[in-house]
Order: sequence, then C-alpha cells, then structure tokens
Amino acid sequence: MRLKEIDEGKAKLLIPDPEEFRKEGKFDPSWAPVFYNPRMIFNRDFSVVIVHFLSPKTIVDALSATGIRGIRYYLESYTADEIIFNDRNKDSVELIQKNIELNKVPNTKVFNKDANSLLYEIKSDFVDIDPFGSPSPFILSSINAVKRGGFVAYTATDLAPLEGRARRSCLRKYFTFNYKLSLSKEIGLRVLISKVIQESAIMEKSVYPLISYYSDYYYRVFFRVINGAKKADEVLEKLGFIYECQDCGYHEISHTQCIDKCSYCGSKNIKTVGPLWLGNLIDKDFVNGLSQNLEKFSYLKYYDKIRSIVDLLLNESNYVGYYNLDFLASKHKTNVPAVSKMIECLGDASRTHFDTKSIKTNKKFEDILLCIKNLSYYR
Ligand SMILES: C[S@@+](CC[C@H](N)C(=O)[O-])C[C@H]1O[C@@H](n2cnc3c(N)ncnc32)[C@H](O)[C@@H]1O
Repeated sequence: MRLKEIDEGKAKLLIPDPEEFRKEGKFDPSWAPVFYNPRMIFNRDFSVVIVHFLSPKTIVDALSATGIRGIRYYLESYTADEIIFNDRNKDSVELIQKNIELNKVPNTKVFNKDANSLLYEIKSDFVDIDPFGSPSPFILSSINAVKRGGFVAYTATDLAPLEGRARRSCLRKYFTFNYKLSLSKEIGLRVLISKVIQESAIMEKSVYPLISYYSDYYYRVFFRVINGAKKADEVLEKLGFIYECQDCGYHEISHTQCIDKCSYCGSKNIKTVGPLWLGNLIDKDFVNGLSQNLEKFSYLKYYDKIRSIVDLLLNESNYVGYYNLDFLASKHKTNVPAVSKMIECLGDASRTHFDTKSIKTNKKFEDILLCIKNLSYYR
C-alpha cells in the first residue's frame, strides 16, 4: 500500500494514497485497505473540543482505523496520560503504529482485536465508538469498559433505521417501532439514546447525554456513565412514545404505545414511534461551559461550524415541540412560511440544527397554525 502524508488538526497522518485505489476516476474511503474519511473532520474537530472539557486521563479509541482520533485527542485535547488504540484490521494496526511514531505520542497501547473482546478486558475514563453504520453491536461492551463516572461517545451513520425509513432494521438494531415522520431527524437521535439507556440498565448503569447532535449523514452522542440500579430505573422512566397525526400534523408524547386517536383533531390516522428518549438532548451546564471557552480551539478547520452548532444546540434546547413547516403547510393547504417569519410571528421559538425547514417552540399548536395561516395569507 502506497502512503500519503496529510495534516489534520495538529496531527500529521499517513493514509493510504487515494490515487492507488481510484476506480474510473472515483474514490470512496471504504475502497482503501485502511479507512480514512475527510468528511468526518468536523466530527473529529468537535470531538477534540468535547473531550478537552471532559478531561479523561485514559482514552480508548476502540475502532481506530488510521488512529487519527486517539492521536488528535492526545495532541489537541491535552488531558490524557494514556491512549489505547484498537482495530481488528492488521493493515490498520501497522498504520496506527506508524502514525503514533510520526506524532510522537507517548504512553500508547495498540491492539489488534475484536473491539468487543478488548472492551471486556479493560477499563477507561473515556471510550470512543466510531463504527461503520450502527454502534449497537458495541454498546454493551463499551459501557462495561467505562470507569465509574466516566464517558462514552458513539457515532451512528445508519440513518435509514434511526429515521424510520428502514423500520425492520430499526426494530432489530434499536428495538424501536419506528415510522418516517416530519420530526424524524430529531427522533433518530432519541432512538439511539434510548438504546444506549436500555443496554446500560442491563448492567445497572445509567447514561446521561452531555451533548448530542446530527450532522451531514450521522448522529454523535457523548454520555456520562453513572453506576447504580436506582438511577438506571429513573432514566428508564424517561423513555416513552410519540405520535404524529397524519391529518392535522399534531404530535404529542405519551408513556404508552396504546394511543388510538389524535387529541387535537380526533383523527385515528396517527403513527406512533417508540420507545425513545423523552429527556434532554444536551446537558446545558456542560454545553454552556464549553461555549464560553471555545476560543482556544479557534485554529480548528471547523471552528465556525462548531460555534454555530453549539449556539443553536443551546437555543433549541429551550423548546420541546418540533415543527417541520413543509409538512404543516401541506396538511393545512397553506404556503410554506419562511422559518424567520414563523419565529418572528411566534415570538418564542428557535431554528433547529436538525433541519433548515423546521422550528422548535413550546407554543400551543393553535398558535402555530394561526401563524402559518396568517403568514400564508399575507404572502
Ligand atoms: C469508521 S472506521 C473508524 C474511523 C476512525 N475512528 C476515524 O475517525 O477515522 C471503523 C473501523 O472499525 C474497524 N472495525 C470494524 N469492526 C470491528 C470490530 N468488531 N472490532 C475492531 N475493529 C473493527 C474497521 O476495520 C475500521 O477501521
């Protein structure tokens, strides 16, 4: 394999030369013997920031590929004494060794194991799971590997099941009865969180989302892990269901799946999704602290994007209701109002990072419909 040296953040990185694996002028990172995806630089930039504020002393990069994550955590998050790298692919492990040397990372261990077997042998302050597709096969083992009071993060790129487009796959991987709804971008993240909560509860542990978001083609969630059966029971209480009326567009949460009609218009044409997480998607104190000290990461390629998503996450976390304006306008046969006009009309609402055509608000459904109708009339 021919190697090429690139820079990412403060790291120098050897990756398989894409030119060698190009087919008919095209290149996909999965065609190379070791995986390196430049489309995930934002994910890694943001992770470097978040990990800095978590301050773990030991880190496991359980699915390392080139080793870029663990190396960047050492070079840029400035908190870890020891980084453990792992990949079941032998070519990866050879490249990880070279990249560790290139970046002079001390105190490392590199394993060539199945991540699940490794994660049952070790304990760490922070475990990062960044798989191809769903993180579900690694949830139980990764929670097991987190030390008391530690942290775990997951990337999930399998949006089709999470957003309800692949319903059977969602049931298999997340044990959620899912449908594609107008608020499925947010629901997908809540389905993923619900699965992690359920798996943790098996081990009498509970997890709390510190920061979670959607970007490009994936979800990313960082959790704090707490021990104790009682706490696990309390978190499970916050799992539930949500239904969306296919006639009027109203949606409501419920703690039971047995909902037979829309409580706004009485229609029986409703779709119910669950179990899913009904609690907060971020820990406001944690994200506020991160937001106030973000400047030290202004050298990052995606600093501006991190700043804007952090601001949006904080703002939208004040609201529960999620309304896609295209969907509501189609149900009520109005023009689609501009998001800015809807926010102005409601007075108390936010844009959402999930989708540029949706808003978040705690206003009553009647008020939302009134704004849509008035804005449509005056267009
Ligand atoms: C999406 S890539 C990781 C990308 C990397 N974290 C990054 O930021 O560039 C997933 C990696 O997991 C490895 N992998 C897949 N299944 C595994 C398993 N069960 N145990 C260990 N490694 C595995 C693959 O070889 C691949 O290198």
